[in-house]
Amino acid sequence: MDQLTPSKFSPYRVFTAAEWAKFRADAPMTLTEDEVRRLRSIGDPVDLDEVARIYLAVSRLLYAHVESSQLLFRQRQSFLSGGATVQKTPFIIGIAGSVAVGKSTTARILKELLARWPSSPKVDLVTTDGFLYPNAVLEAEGLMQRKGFPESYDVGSILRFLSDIKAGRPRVEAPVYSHFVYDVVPGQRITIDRPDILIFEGLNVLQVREMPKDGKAVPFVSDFFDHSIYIDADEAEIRRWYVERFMRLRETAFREADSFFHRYSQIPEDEALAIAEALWRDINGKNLYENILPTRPRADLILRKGPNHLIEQVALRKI
Ligand SMILES: Nc1ncnc2c1ncn2[C@@H]1O[C@H](COP(=O)(O)OP(=O)(O)O)[C@@H](O)[C@H]1O
Ligand SMILES: CC(C)(COP(=O)(O)O)[C@@H](O)C(=O)NCCC(=O)O
Repeated sequence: MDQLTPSKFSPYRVFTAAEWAKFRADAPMTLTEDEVRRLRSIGDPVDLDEVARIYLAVSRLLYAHVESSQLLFRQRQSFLSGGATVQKTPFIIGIAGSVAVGKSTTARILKELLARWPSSPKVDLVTTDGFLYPNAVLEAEGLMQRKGFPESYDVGSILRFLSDIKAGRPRVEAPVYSHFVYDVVPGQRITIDRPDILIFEGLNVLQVREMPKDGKAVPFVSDFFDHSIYIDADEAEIRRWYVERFMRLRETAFREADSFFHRYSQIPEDEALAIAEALWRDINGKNLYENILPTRPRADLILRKGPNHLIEQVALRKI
């Protein structure tokens, strides 16, 4: 996984974290250290300094994009004046990246920062794991070792969900996944009711498929995005974060008898370590190389982390 190398002919401008930090300009800090601690996932050291260095500038950039899309919306409304009223639609931000790279933490921090803009927009967050097929279906199809791969998701449901959101429909429902039971939770739904901004986060959000041969028009998930972010790091680091998280979960969540991975808290440490490494090698690392990393060049913004989980480089697509 290459470093992001600045080049005259690259579609991106690449910044060091210190250069990027300056784009915060006068954006005020609206989070407290305690809030950041509550927003971060297990093992992620992100703190207020990192929010100040990286995320305030990202939030400011997104603000500019949301404002210009609202302006375009008003211009289109006046262009169409006399016609039907145009429904205002949510601004959708896609967040992609490997398992264990820290997408959830980034998504939760951005959600809070965006919601604290002076206009107090309504910001919602949905993760794609809810759209995985339930384990019963994956088992029947022989896909339990393919969780997170493109064929393990109900992409039709994702497209219907995003299409309803973009159409401005009220009370759109999305299914919910539990890492604890390692399955979609039957009957549980999250309701998304006309937000100003929706953050849609998951491994697969920038993936494309083969064009259908029958001429039917089927969009890609990312066709619904107004902006997209890819969280990047060296595979060796992400593997380490995955394995460390697994070993830490053994001491916490896996201890609970109802946890899907409970058995891994009952075996010797070296056996558990070998299982975590195999899960990475056979599922998540493979998926990263085959299906996730190839989508990186489709992102508008790439946040690249260094070994300590902190962002070292930022690449912004040239307009
Ligand atoms: N087996 C697990 N048990 C409990 N929580 C988990 C487990 N695996 C992942 N998580 C949590 O689920 C969230 C999503 O994890 P993941 O899909 O690896 O993406 P990322 O690390 O990029 O956010 C994280 O907050 C992580 O801490
Ligand atoms: C649930 C996931 C596929 C991530 O889904 P996402 O929210 O990115 O759509 C992943 O966390 C996972 O469980 N992978 C399967 C292999 C493993 O147990 O790590």
